[in-house]
Amino acid sequence: MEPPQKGHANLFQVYLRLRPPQIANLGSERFLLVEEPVDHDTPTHITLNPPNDRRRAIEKFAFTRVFEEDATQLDLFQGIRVLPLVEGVLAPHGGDGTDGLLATLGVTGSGKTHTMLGSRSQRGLTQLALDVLFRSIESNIVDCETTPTLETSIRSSDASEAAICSASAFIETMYTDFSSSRGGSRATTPMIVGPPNNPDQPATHITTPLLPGCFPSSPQSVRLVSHDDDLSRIIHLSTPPSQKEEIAPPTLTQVASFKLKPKLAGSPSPQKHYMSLTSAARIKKNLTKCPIKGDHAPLTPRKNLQRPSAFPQAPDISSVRASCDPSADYAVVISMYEVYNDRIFDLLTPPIRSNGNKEPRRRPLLFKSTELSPDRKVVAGLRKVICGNLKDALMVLEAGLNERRVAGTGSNSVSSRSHGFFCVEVKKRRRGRHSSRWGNSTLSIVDLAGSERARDAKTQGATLAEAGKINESLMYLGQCLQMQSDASSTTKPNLVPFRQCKLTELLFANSFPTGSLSSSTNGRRAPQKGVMIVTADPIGDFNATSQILRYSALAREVTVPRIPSITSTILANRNSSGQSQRSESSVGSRSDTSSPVLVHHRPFYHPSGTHSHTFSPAPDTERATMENAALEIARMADMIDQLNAELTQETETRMAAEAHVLSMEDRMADLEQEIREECYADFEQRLALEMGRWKATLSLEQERGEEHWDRKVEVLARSVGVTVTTPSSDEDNVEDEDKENILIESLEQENERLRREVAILKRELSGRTPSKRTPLRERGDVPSARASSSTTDTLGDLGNRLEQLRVNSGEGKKVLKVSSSGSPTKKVRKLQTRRWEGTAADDDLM
Ligand SMILES: Nc1ncnc2c1ncn2[C@@H]1O[C@H](COP(=O)(O)OP(=O)(O)OP(=O)(O)O)[C@@H](O)[C@H]1O
Repeated sequence: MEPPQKGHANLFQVYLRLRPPQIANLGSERFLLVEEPVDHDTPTHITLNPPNDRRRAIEKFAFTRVFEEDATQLDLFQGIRVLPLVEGVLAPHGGDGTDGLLATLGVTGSGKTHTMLGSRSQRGLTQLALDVLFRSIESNIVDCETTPTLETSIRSSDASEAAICSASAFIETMYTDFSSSRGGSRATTPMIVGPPNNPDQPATHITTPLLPGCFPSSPQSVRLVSHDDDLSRIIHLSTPPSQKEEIAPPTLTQVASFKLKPKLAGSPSPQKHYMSLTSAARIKKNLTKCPIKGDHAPLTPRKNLQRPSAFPQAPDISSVRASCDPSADYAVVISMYEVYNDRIFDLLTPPIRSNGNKEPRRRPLLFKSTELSPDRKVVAGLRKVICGNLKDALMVLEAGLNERRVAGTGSNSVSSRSHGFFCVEVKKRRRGRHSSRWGNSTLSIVDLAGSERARDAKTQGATLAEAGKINESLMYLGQCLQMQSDASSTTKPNLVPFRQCKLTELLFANSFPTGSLSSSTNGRRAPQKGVMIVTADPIGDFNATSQILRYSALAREVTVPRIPSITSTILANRNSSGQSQRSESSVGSRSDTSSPVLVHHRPFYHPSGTHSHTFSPAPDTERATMENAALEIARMADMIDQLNAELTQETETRMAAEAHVLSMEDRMADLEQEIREECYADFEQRLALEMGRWKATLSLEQERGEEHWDRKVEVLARSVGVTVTTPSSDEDNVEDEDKENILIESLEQENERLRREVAILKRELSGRTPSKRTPLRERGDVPSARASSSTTDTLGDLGNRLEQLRVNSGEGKKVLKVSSSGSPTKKVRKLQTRRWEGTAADDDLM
């Protein structure tokens, strides 16, 4: 197998890092061996020997470089050439930079997060890359403090519809200050280790173990961040855990027992994992205690975090600097997001509470083309923070990690449940040209979630569904990586099936040159430089490790060992005529001594699914028969291997699909709940609006009605000649009443007289024959029809008046009084009714 070519056509340089043995696996057989470099001074090949099964193929893999267990973070930083990646984004020779992508891939617990983010005592590649970046541009960097217009100018040139803010504003909202006085918005210098500013905050000093069971001779400061409401604090540790209880003040007992107890099962090292310090880790840990199907870890609302007083400083790279463009101004903008269940979530935007829902939620973001970036997809709507120095960038990183989803599983006590993206955008423009647009190139650092087997990880419910999604996305990533072994495919994005899921889209979208003119650069963008670090445990899970290595390695070779017993069986069948004894002995001896059969190189999965081996016609000689038989066996063994691998993959795909269904069901339930809440809120709002409108209309109508009745009463009162007056005094009242009584009496007498006359006339009329009957209107003693009608009117009026006066004399006053303020409807109606009754009676008389 040829050693991998450095440079050139592959989309990713692929490095392999082996992790030191975990205590739990110390007795296990080592299946991964690093081959001695022949021409190269650094190892590039490894061999996988299947444990406990001598019949399985031995596989050999080639990588750009292999880092053995003793490799330090600094070795990694130098060996995988982070410096050229940083220089790529800085574009020291002018023009636009080249995007860089640094990602880790591996089985759960193999050391991905450790490599990228480090531990409490050692910085990871992320911190080292940031350190070298900021140091390299320190004389050319502009930040919001020195250039107030920076925020606006960056916002106007940003193509991703991002919410851009300064680091000071972001840190101010995310962190509480140590000092209760909250003197300023700036954090204390993180690289300086010291006691907390606030003397009220207790601190203890305990040494950080560097390796299991080892403690450095000189005290080394590390930080522990607890987000318990009452215990939020940062502790400086400077004694071994064995002594910590004697030194820790009683108030810290809770903190110490939570943070410092070395955990052997599932947590191989007493070193606390970087991610274990986050609140999300704690939530997930709680979740794994009672994982029920469909359970979701509630996201905590963003609380103010405690400002860390110190960050690890080792390894020291203060002498390392990348070249930058001296004629350019630089600005650094940081964003962080995670891909969880195939959806993108911002890690720098606090979760929001939806209407009526107590659980805070994040809104998934879109990976799409925008107006300012029509030919390139970007994650739209992220929060981006402009950082002027390393300290600010580390604080932003810390805040984002606090939101990252992690959980304790059977394979890793602090397992990443999402693919984390940390993006450092380096903006560049010509020095002093404040009006020119910012050029943009990005260094993305990706900590992928690890593949895991549900059986080993002992996951259930939501954590199992997450694992299914993780495995599914890693399977797609594997397919894409396999395609890169074919050098011709690298410039043809269509041949790399990277659009199958969000993860591969995000990782590969910039791997190919853009086809059209870029709106921001007026030129073709160079494809990104990709570096993939594959992490593996040489005594961990063989099947999971070999699967990852198969699709990530740059080259592969399979050697199938000879198996005498099977060969002899075939030969025995073939030479059934008594030659079997001779054949068997010769085969046995040859098989044992001959070299293994080389089966094939990459790609492992042949597109057609088969491997063609041409055999020459079987010669008569035993030797030729044996060779053919051995080849046949090798082919069949290879096929079995391949089928086994396919079966494993299919099984995992099925599990992933099942998990996907579960997570979709959960999502549907969530969506339904959200929609219900929205509908409910909407309905409530509309109801309130309608009620308001209805009440307004009702009161208007009431007012109108009252006015209307008031007017009617007024007209009525005027028509009967009653003046609505308010009696001025009791004397006046008495006087008025006397007058009214006299008037009533005279009117009653008049009325009586008229009735009598009418009765007489009626009698006269009824005594006459109809023919002799003279019409009343012709009679001299009877008033004319007109007079009659006027009499009727007069009678009606009189009755009416009488009634009105009666009313006036008694409760009438009250009615009229009421009429000025309220509605005397009933009374007035009564008056009218009486009047009509009276008229009707009169009509009857007629
Ligand atoms: N090279 C190493 N040196 C020392 N400790 C290591 C190394 N690699 C990993 N570890 C330790 O092993 C444990 C698991 O590592 P880590 O969390 O980085 O795994 P991971 O691959 O990120 O897992 P997951 O995919 O589940 O998130 C941690 O406690 C870490 O400190």
